[in-house]
Amino acid sequence: MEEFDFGMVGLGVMGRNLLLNMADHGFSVAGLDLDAEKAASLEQEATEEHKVKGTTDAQSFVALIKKPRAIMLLVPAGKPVDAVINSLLPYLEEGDIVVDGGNSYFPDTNRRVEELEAKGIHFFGMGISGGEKGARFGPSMMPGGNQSAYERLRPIFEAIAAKVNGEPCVTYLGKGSAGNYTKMVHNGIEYAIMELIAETYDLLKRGFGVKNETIQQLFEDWNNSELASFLVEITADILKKNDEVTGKGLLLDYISDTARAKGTGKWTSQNAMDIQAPVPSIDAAVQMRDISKYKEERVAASKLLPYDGIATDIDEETLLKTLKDAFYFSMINIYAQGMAQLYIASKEYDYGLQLEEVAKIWRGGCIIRAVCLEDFRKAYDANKDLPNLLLDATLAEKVGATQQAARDVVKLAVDKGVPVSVFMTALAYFDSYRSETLPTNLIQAQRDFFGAHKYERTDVDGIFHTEWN
Ligand SMILES: NC(=O)C1=CN([C@@H]2O[C@H](COP(=O)(O)OP(=O)(O)OC[C@H]3O[C@@H](n4cnc5c(N)ncnc54)[C@H](OP(=O)(O)O)[C@@H]3O)[C@@H](O)[C@H]2O)C=CC1
Ligand SMILES: O=C(CO)[C@H](O)[C@H](O)COP(=O)(O)O
Repeated sequence: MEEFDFGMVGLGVMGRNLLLNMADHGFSVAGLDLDAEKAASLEQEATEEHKVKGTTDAQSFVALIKKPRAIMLLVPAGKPVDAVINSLLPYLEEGDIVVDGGNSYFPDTNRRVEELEAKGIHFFGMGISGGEKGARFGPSMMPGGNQSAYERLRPIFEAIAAKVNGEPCVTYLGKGSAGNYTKMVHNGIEYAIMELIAETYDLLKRGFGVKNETIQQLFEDWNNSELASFLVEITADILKKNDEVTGKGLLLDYISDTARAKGTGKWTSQNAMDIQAPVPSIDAAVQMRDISKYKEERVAASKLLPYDGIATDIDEETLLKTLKDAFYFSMINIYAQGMAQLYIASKEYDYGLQLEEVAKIWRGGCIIRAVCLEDFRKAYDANKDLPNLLLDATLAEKVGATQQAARDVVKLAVDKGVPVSVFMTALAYFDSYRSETLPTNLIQAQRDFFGAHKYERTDVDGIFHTEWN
């Protein structure tokens, strides 16, 4: 019987494309999906050089894979992952490797590692980023967990990964659920940068009446500057796409303003709170998607609570230049929050993450790829134990030089009544982080006043309580 190098369960957007990417690189691949049409269309999409087979039956699928087997799951996170594992288990053997390539919640990965290792099956989570095109032509991949299992599959993953300066955008990241955790934070950063771009667009369009064409050109120009990044690039493309249904204007102007989410941004925020890693801009981006869902209430409130904004005397050229600097400032602050969360999580969960490696594999293939990732890589190369990017002298200088623009943009948005939660939180994060003193002495005093929670003094060691009245 013909045997295949690699098996994929879930032939949707990611699974199908990743499998074809492997086939492009000479690996023979078999795919399993419950949907017979998807299994058949995989074979139809393959070229003559590809060695590809699609099936809908778990037992015959497992039998198709060379031993010890390598099987990846790219099915929706949560119950489907457990369902697939349970459907494969009766046919798997000791030494087989199962990789979860989806956006699984990291505690689920820890549980699955334990359950499967007890049966002699190696299981590891590997976050994958790049969307449909990335999966097909070169994603960024974030594996963690069982390192020897990863090493066995390394040649396949390195072959299919995006390359930057010839280096593959995949590397072993760390123990346990390190891979899924890193992908989760990647998505948290993704949420915040997307919201930052949306706020830029909103401030220009709604606040200042700037035309779609000018905004399109702005993002195109930014993509040829230090702001160059995948999300800026696709925004410039989105602002060029005409509506084919009406034949009038941009498609964007017809799209509903209620955003959906699958959960990774929320998990990033929730876990950041658990481990006391402040990520206010990611929190704000999650909250803005949530606020967007209350469409009917927003429409009612827009009538009850009008605000026309006040006139500002800024000319368009200065506005665009100020926004560019403010965007740079905010973007660096967003990455700083996400990377600091990884730094803290690595200690909390004993992942052993090397942040230089994370920055390195995010330079290409993934949704948050951006030229600034190379600056981050250099920062972590210079200091392997850097707790926050804002403490890197080179980045601090660049962020310091653009802070005034961020302050100006926030003031302009306030004057216009346009919400810019991510610009605001990025600035507040910066101002809090660079504050030698914060008013938390008052919080301590209040806690002791009402709850006898005690406090520390700045001049004498020890824990104190005061009878305040
Ligand atoms: N789309 C993207 O840009 C990215 C997605 N991801 C993550 O990758 C994972 C997969 O996403 P995506 O490819 O977009 O999802 P899709 O919904 O496009 O594909 C999932 C596939 O899994 C199949 N499936 C579900 N349950 C089973 C099962 N028990 N046995 C076999 N097949 C099954 C589905 O079949 P059916 O439709 O018939 O139910 C479907 O074909 C998710 O965790 C997602 O969050 C990660 C990075 C980017
Ligand atoms: O992982 C991804 C990109 O990196 C997926 O596209 C994910 O679905 C994005 O999250 P959401 O659906 O919540 O916007």
